[in-house]
Amino acid sequence: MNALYHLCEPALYTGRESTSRAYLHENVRALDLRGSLARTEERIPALFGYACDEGVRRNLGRPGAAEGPRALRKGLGKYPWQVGAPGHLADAGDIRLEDDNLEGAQAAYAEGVSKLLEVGYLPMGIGGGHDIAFAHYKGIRNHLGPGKHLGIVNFDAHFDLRSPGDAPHSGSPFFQVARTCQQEGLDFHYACIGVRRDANPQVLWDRAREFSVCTIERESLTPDQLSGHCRTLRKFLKPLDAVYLTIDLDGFSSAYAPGVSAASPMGYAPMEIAPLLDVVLNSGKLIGLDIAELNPAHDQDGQTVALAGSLVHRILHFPGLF
Ligand SMILES: N=CN[C@@H](CCC(=O)O)C(=O)O
Ligand SMILES: [Mn+2]
Ligand SMILES: [Mn+2]
Repeated sequence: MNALYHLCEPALYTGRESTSRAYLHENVRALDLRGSLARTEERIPALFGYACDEGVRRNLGRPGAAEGPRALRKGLGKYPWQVGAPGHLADAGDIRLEDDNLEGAQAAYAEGVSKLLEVGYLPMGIGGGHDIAFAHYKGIRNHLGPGKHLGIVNFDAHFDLRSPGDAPHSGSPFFQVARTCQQEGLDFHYACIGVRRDANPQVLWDRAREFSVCTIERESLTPDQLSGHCRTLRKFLKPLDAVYLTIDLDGFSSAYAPGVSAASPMGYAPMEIAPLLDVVLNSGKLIGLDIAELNPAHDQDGQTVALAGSLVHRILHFPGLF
Protein backbone atom coordinates (compact mmCIF):
# COMPACT_ATOMS: atom_id res chain seq x y z
CA MET A 1 0.00 0.00 0.00
CA ASN A 2 1.25 3.51 -0.75
CA ALA A 3 1.39 6.87 1.05
CA LEU A 4 -2.35 7.48 0.58
CA TYR A 5 -3.07 4.67 3.01
CA HIS A 6 -3.86 5.54 6.66
CA LEU A 7 -4.45 3.17 9.53
CA CYS A 8 -7.80 3.30 11.32
CA GLU A 9 -8.15 5.57 14.36
CA PRO A 10 -9.49 3.40 17.22
CA ALA A 11 -10.37 6.56 19.21
CA LEU A 12 -13.25 7.20 16.78
CA TYR A 13 -15.15 4.26 18.25
CA THR A 14 -16.85 5.13 21.50
CA GLY A 15 -19.98 4.09 23.38
CA ARG A 16 -21.33 2.43 26.51
CA GLU A 17 -19.11 -0.13 28.16
CA SER A 18 -20.36 -3.67 28.78
CA THR A 19 -18.97 -6.89 30.21
CA SER A 20 -20.21 -8.96 27.25
CA ARG A 21 -18.99 -7.02 24.21
CA ALA A 22 -22.57 -5.91 23.68
CA TYR A 23 -21.70 -2.84 21.59
CA LEU A 24 -20.07 -2.49 18.22
CA HIS A 25 -17.11 -0.42 19.47
CA GLU A 26 -16.12 -3.36 21.70
CA ASN A 27 -15.86 -5.67 18.66
CA VAL A 28 -13.69 -3.65 16.27
CA ARG A 29 -10.15 -4.75 15.45
CA ALA A 30 -7.69 -2.64 13.50
CA LEU A 31 -6.26 -4.24 10.39
CA ASP A 32 -3.05 -2.96 8.81
CA LEU A 33 -3.09 -3.43 5.05
CA ARG A 34 0.62 -2.57 4.72
CA GLY A 35 1.84 -5.92 6.00
CA SER A 36 0.98 -9.45 4.95
CA LEU A 37 -2.40 -10.56 6.26
CA ALA A 38 -3.34 -13.90 7.78
CA ARG A 39 -6.20 -15.75 6.10
CA THR A 40 -9.46 -15.47 8.03
CA GLU A 41 -11.09 -18.70 9.17
CA GLU A 42 -14.55 -17.32 8.52
CA ARG A 43 -15.74 -14.38 6.44
CA ILE A 44 -15.07 -11.17 8.38
CA PRO A 45 -16.45 -7.76 7.37
CA ALA A 46 -13.77 -5.11 6.96
CA LEU A 47 -14.56 -1.40 6.91
CA PHE A 48 -12.39 0.43 4.39
CA GLY A 49 -12.74 4.18 3.94
CA TYR A 50 -12.41 6.19 0.74
CA ALA A 51 -11.79 9.70 2.08
CA CYS A 52 -12.08 11.53 -1.21
CA ASP A 53 -14.49 14.16 -2.51
CA GLU A 54 -12.47 15.32 -5.49
CA GLY A 55 -14.85 13.39 -7.78
CA VAL A 56 -17.80 15.31 -6.32
CA ARG A 57 -15.93 18.57 -6.88
CA ARG A 58 -15.16 17.64 -10.49
CA ASN A 59 -18.85 16.78 -10.95
CA LEU A 60 -19.86 20.24 -9.64
CA GLY A 61 -21.38 18.84 -6.44
CA ARG A 62 -21.07 19.96 -2.83
CA PRO A 63 -17.73 18.89 -1.33
CA GLY A 64 -17.49 17.37 2.16
CA ALA A 65 -17.77 13.60 1.60
CA ALA A 66 -14.05 13.15 2.32
CA GLU A 67 -15.11 13.30 5.98
CA GLY A 68 -17.74 10.58 5.48
CA PRO A 69 -15.58 7.65 6.68
CA ARG A 70 -14.63 9.37 9.96
CA ALA A 71 -18.20 10.51 10.62
CA LEU A 72 -19.64 7.04 10.09
CA ARG A 73 -17.10 5.41 12.41
CA LYS A 74 -17.95 7.97 15.10
CA GLY A 75 -21.61 7.06 14.75
CA LEU A 76 -21.11 3.29 14.67
CA GLY A 77 -19.62 2.63 18.11
CA LYS A 78 -22.88 2.73 20.04
CA TYR A 79 -24.76 0.16 17.91
CA PRO A 80 -25.68 -3.11 19.61
CA TRP A 81 -23.72 -6.24 18.69
CA GLN A 82 -26.31 -8.98 18.81
CA VAL A 83 -26.79 -12.67 18.20
CA GLY A 84 -25.80 -13.54 14.64
CA ALA A 85 -23.17 -10.80 14.34
CA PRO A 86 -19.76 -11.84 12.99
CA GLY A 87 -16.86 -12.74 15.32
CA HIS A 88 -15.58 -9.20 14.98
CA LEU A 89 -15.53 -6.21 12.67
CA ALA A 90 -12.20 -5.35 11.11
CA ASP A 91 -11.29 -1.77 10.33
CA ALA A 92 -8.77 -1.63 7.51
CA GLY A 93 -8.33 2.16 7.63
CA ASP A 94 -8.64 4.65 4.80
CA ILE A 95 -7.33 5.75 1.48
CA ARG A 96 -7.13 9.54 1.66
CA LEU A 97 -6.93 11.90 -1.27
CA GLU A 98 -3.78 13.97 -1.72
CA ASP A 99 -3.09 16.73 -4.25
CA ASP A 100 -6.41 16.20 -6.09
CA ASN A 101 -5.04 12.86 -7.27
CA LEU A 102 -8.36 11.01 -7.57
CA GLU A 103 -6.99 8.43 -9.98
CA GLY A 104 -4.19 7.64 -7.50
CA ALA A 105 -6.72 7.26 -4.68
CA GLN A 106 -8.81 4.91 -6.83
CA ALA A 107 -5.79 2.77 -7.70
CA ALA A 108 -4.75 2.50 -4.04
CA TYR A 109 -8.31 1.70 -3.02
CA ALA A 110 -8.61 -1.06 -5.63
CA GLU A 111 -5.34 -2.55 -4.37
CA GLY A 112 -6.66 -2.57 -0.78
CA VAL A 113 -9.92 -4.22 -1.83
CA SER A 114 -8.06 -7.01 -3.67
CA LYS A 115 -5.85 -7.55 -0.67
CA LEU A 116 -8.84 -7.90 1.67
CA LEU A 117 -10.58 -10.34 -0.65
CA GLU A 118 -7.50 -12.48 -1.10
CA VAL A 119 -7.46 -13.39 2.60
CA GLY A 120 -11.18 -13.82 3.16
CA TYR A 121 -12.59 -10.44 4.26
CA LEU A 122 -15.78 -8.87 2.94
CA PRO A 123 -14.87 -5.25 2.09
CA MET A 124 -17.39 -2.74 3.48
CA GLY A 125 -16.43 0.54 1.85
CA ILE A 126 -17.31 3.96 3.22
CA GLY A 127 -17.33 6.94 0.88
CA GLY A 128 -16.45 9.45 -0.12
CA GLY A 129 -17.71 10.33 -3.59
CA HIS A 130 -19.33 7.62 -5.68
CA ASP A 131 -16.08 7.35 -7.64
CA ILE A 132 -15.39 4.78 -4.90
CA ALA A 133 -17.45 2.43 -7.10
CA PHE A 134 -15.00 2.26 -10.01
CA ALA A 135 -12.17 1.61 -7.54
CA HIS A 136 -14.12 -1.01 -5.60
CA TYR A 137 -15.24 -2.80 -8.78
CA LYS A 138 -11.66 -2.86 -10.09
CA GLY A 139 -10.37 -4.29 -6.83
CA ILE A 140 -12.98 -7.06 -6.98
CA ARG A 141 -12.37 -7.72 -10.67
CA ASN A 142 -8.59 -7.91 -10.18
CA HIS A 143 -9.17 -10.44 -7.43
CA LEU A 144 -11.68 -12.54 -9.39
CA GLY A 145 -9.94 -12.47 -12.77
CA PRO A 146 -11.77 -12.24 -16.09
CA GLY A 147 -13.47 -15.66 -15.97
CA LYS A 148 -16.22 -14.76 -13.49
CA HIS A 149 -19.54 -13.02 -14.06
CA LEU A 150 -19.48 -10.01 -11.74
CA GLY A 151 -22.55 -7.76 -11.41
CA ILE A 152 -23.25 -4.43 -9.74
CA VAL A 153 -26.37 -3.50 -7.78
CA ASN A 154 -26.53 0.25 -7.15
CA PHE A 155 -29.17 1.91 -4.96
CA ASP A 156 -29.07 5.48 -6.21
CA ALA A 157 -31.08 8.43 -7.52
CA HIS A 158 -28.57 8.57 -10.38
CA PHE A 159 -27.28 6.19 -13.03
CA ASP A 160 -23.73 7.60 -12.70
CA LEU A 161 -23.19 6.66 -16.33
CA ARG A 162 -21.76 10.01 -17.37
CA SER A 163 -18.82 10.02 -19.72
CA PRO A 164 -15.74 11.03 -17.68
CA GLY A 165 -13.96 12.88 -20.49
CA ASP A 166 -10.35 13.01 -19.37
CA ALA A 167 -11.16 13.39 -15.65
CA PRO A 168 -13.16 10.65 -13.89
CA HIS A 169 -15.64 11.90 -11.31
CA SER A 170 -18.46 10.87 -8.99
CA GLY A 171 -21.00 10.74 -11.84
CA SER A 172 -18.97 8.47 -14.13
CA PRO A 173 -18.05 5.23 -12.31
CA PHE A 174 -20.43 2.85 -14.06
CA PHE A 175 -19.67 4.26 -17.51
CA GLN A 176 -16.00 3.58 -16.71
CA VAL A 177 -16.83 0.02 -15.66
CA ALA A 178 -18.87 -0.50 -18.85
CA ARG A 179 -16.04 0.83 -20.98
CA THR A 180 -13.47 -1.35 -19.21
CA CYS A 181 -15.71 -4.38 -19.71
CA GLN A 182 -16.01 -3.54 -23.41
CA GLN A 183 -12.24 -3.17 -23.74
CA GLU A 184 -11.57 -6.43 -21.94
CA GLY A 185 -14.34 -8.43 -23.60
CA LEU A 186 -16.26 -8.88 -20.34
CA ASP A 187 -20.01 -8.72 -19.88
CA PHE A 188 -21.45 -5.69 -18.07
CA HIS A 189 -24.16 -6.47 -15.52
CA TYR A 190 -25.57 -3.38 -13.84
CA ALA A 191 -28.80 -2.88 -11.86
CA CYS A 192 -29.76 0.60 -10.70
CA ILE A 193 -32.53 0.88 -8.12
CA GLY A 194 -34.38 4.06 -7.18
CA VAL A 195 -33.22 6.09 -10.14
CA ARG A 196 -35.20 9.31 -10.66
CA ARG A 197 -36.58 10.83 -13.86
CA ASP A 198 -35.91 14.34 -12.53
CA ALA A 199 -32.29 13.60 -11.63
CA ASN A 200 -30.88 12.13 -14.86
CA PRO A 201 -30.73 13.72 -18.32
CA GLN A 202 -32.19 11.88 -21.31
CA VAL A 203 -28.76 10.91 -22.60
CA LEU A 204 -28.26 8.75 -19.48
CA TRP A 205 -31.63 7.01 -19.87
CA ASP A 206 -30.66 6.27 -23.48
CA ARG A 207 -27.25 5.02 -22.35
CA ALA A 208 -28.82 2.83 -19.66
CA ARG A 209 -31.01 1.25 -22.33
CA GLU A 210 -28.05 0.79 -24.66
CA PHE A 211 -26.11 -0.97 -21.85
CA SER A 212 -29.17 -3.09 -20.90
CA VAL A 213 -29.14 -1.72 -17.36
CA CYS A 214 -31.70 -3.40 -15.10
CA THR A 215 -33.54 -0.24 -14.05
CA ILE A 216 -36.01 0.09 -11.19
CA GLU A 217 -37.34 3.62 -11.08
CA ARG A 218 -37.99 5.45 -7.85
CA GLU A 219 -41.60 6.14 -8.92
CA SER A 220 -42.22 2.42 -9.21
CA LEU A 221 -41.15 1.65 -5.63
CA THR A 222 -44.72 1.16 -4.45
CA PRO A 223 -45.95 -1.66 -2.18
CA ASP A 224 -47.97 -3.31 -4.97
CA GLN A 225 -44.93 -3.50 -7.29
CA LEU A 226 -42.36 -4.62 -4.72
CA SER A 227 -42.65 -8.38 -5.15
CA GLY A 228 -42.32 -7.95 -8.93
CA HIS A 229 -39.15 -5.90 -8.38
CA CYS A 230 -37.76 -8.60 -6.07
CA ARG A 231 -38.35 -11.15 -8.83
CA THR A 232 -36.64 -8.89 -11.38
CA LEU A 233 -33.65 -8.51 -9.08
CA ARG A 234 -33.40 -12.27 -8.42
CA LYS A 235 -33.45 -12.83 -12.18
CA PHE A 236 -30.68 -10.25 -12.59
CA LEU A 237 -28.57 -12.01 -9.94
CA LYS A 238 -29.11 -15.53 -11.28
CA PRO A 239 -26.39 -15.70 -13.98
CA LEU A 240 -23.81 -13.95 -11.79
CA ASP A 241 -20.97 -15.57 -9.87
CA ALA A 242 -20.58 -12.53 -7.59
CA VAL A 243 -22.31 -9.24 -6.88
CA TYR A 244 -20.91 -5.92 -5.74
CA LEU A 245 -23.46 -3.83 -3.82
CA THR A 246 -23.14 -0.06 -3.66
CA ILE A 247 -25.53 2.22 -1.79
CA ASP A 248 -25.42 5.89 -2.70
CA LEU A 249 -27.11 7.62 0.21
CA ASP A 250 -28.61 10.24 -2.12
CA GLY A 251 -31.13 7.66 -3.32
CA PHE A 252 -32.88 8.14 0.03
CA SER A 253 -35.15 11.12 0.49
CA SER A 254 -33.37 14.10 2.01
CA ALA A 255 -35.90 13.73 4.85
CA TYR A 256 -33.72 10.73 5.84
CA ALA A 257 -30.42 11.63 4.20
CA PRO A 258 -29.77 15.37 4.08
CA GLY A 259 -26.02 14.79 4.46
CA VAL A 260 -25.13 13.90 0.88
CA SER A 261 -23.45 15.68 -2.01
CA ALA A 262 -26.68 15.98 -4.07
CA ALA A 263 -29.84 15.93 -1.95
CA SER A 264 -33.00 14.07 -3.07
CA PRO A 265 -36.27 15.46 -1.66
CA MET A 266 -38.19 12.97 -3.82
CA GLY A 267 -36.01 9.98 -2.96
CA TYR A 268 -37.23 6.79 -1.28
CA ALA A 269 -37.74 5.95 2.38
CA PRO A 270 -35.46 3.27 3.91
CA MET A 271 -38.15 0.61 4.31
CA GLU A 272 -39.29 1.06 0.70
CA ILE A 273 -36.07 -0.52 -0.51
CA ALA A 274 -35.21 -2.80 2.44
CA PRO A 275 -36.75 -5.93 0.82
CA LEU A 276 -34.68 -5.33 -2.33
CA LEU A 277 -31.54 -4.87 -0.27
CA ASP A 278 -32.34 -8.14 1.46
CA VAL A 279 -32.60 -9.93 -1.91
CA VAL A 280 -28.98 -8.95 -2.59
CA LEU A 281 -27.80 -9.88 0.92
CA ASN A 282 -29.61 -13.20 0.66
CA SER A 283 -28.18 -14.10 -2.76
CA GLY A 284 -25.12 -15.90 -1.41
CA LYS A 285 -23.12 -13.96 -4.02
CA LEU A 286 -22.19 -10.77 -2.19
CA ILE A 287 -18.45 -10.16 -2.58
CA GLY A 288 -18.12 -6.51 -1.53
CA LEU A 289 -20.28 -3.54 -0.65
CA ASP A 290 -20.04 0.14 0.11
CA ILE A 291 -22.04 3.10 1.33
CA ALA A 292 -21.17 6.22 -0.64
CA GLU A 293 -21.66 9.98 -0.68
CA LEU A 294 -21.93 10.49 3.08
CA ASN A 295 -21.33 14.23 3.46
CA PRO A 296 -21.27 15.28 7.13
CA ALA A 297 -20.91 18.96 6.18
CA HIS A 298 -24.57 18.91 5.12
CA ASP A 299 -25.94 16.46 7.65
CA GLN A 300 -28.66 17.59 10.06
CA ASP A 301 -28.74 16.23 13.58
CA GLY A 302 -26.60 13.29 12.47
CA GLN A 303 -29.56 11.77 10.60
CA THR A 304 -27.58 10.59 7.59
CA VAL A 305 -24.85 9.08 9.74
CA ALA A 306 -27.58 7.30 11.72
CA LEU A 307 -29.17 5.97 8.51
CA ALA A 308 -25.79 4.71 7.27
CA GLY A 309 -25.15 3.20 10.72
CA SER A 310 -28.46 1.36 10.67
CA LEU A 311 -27.67 0.00 7.20
CA VAL A 312 -24.31 -1.26 8.48
CA HIS A 313 -26.05 -2.84 11.48
CA ARG A 314 -28.61 -4.55 9.23
CA ILE A 315 -25.87 -5.94 7.01
CA LEU A 316 -23.70 -7.14 9.91
CA HIS A 317 -26.68 -8.99 11.39
CA PHE A 318 -28.15 -10.34 8.16
CA PRO A 319 -28.80 -14.06 8.71
CA GLY A 320 -26.20 -16.29 7.11
CA LEU A 321 -24.03 -13.50 5.68
CA PHE A 322 -21.19 -14.01 8.18
N1 LIG B 1 -22.69 10.87 -7.89
C1 LIG B 1 -23.55 11.67 -8.21
N2 LIG B 1 -23.83 11.96 -9.47
C2 LIG B 1 -24.90 12.79 -9.88
C3 LIG B 1 -24.93 14.15 -9.23
C4 LIG B 1 -26.17 14.89 -9.52
C5 LIG B 1 -26.20 16.33 -9.05
O1 LIG B 1 -25.14 16.95 -8.85
O2 LIG B 1 -27.31 16.85 -8.88
C6 LIG B 1 -24.84 12.90 -11.38
O3 LIG B 1 -23.76 13.14 -11.92
O4 LIG B 1 -25.88 12.74 -12.03
MN1 LIG C 1 -26.54 9.60 -6.50
MN1 LIG D 1 -24.15 7.78 -7.21
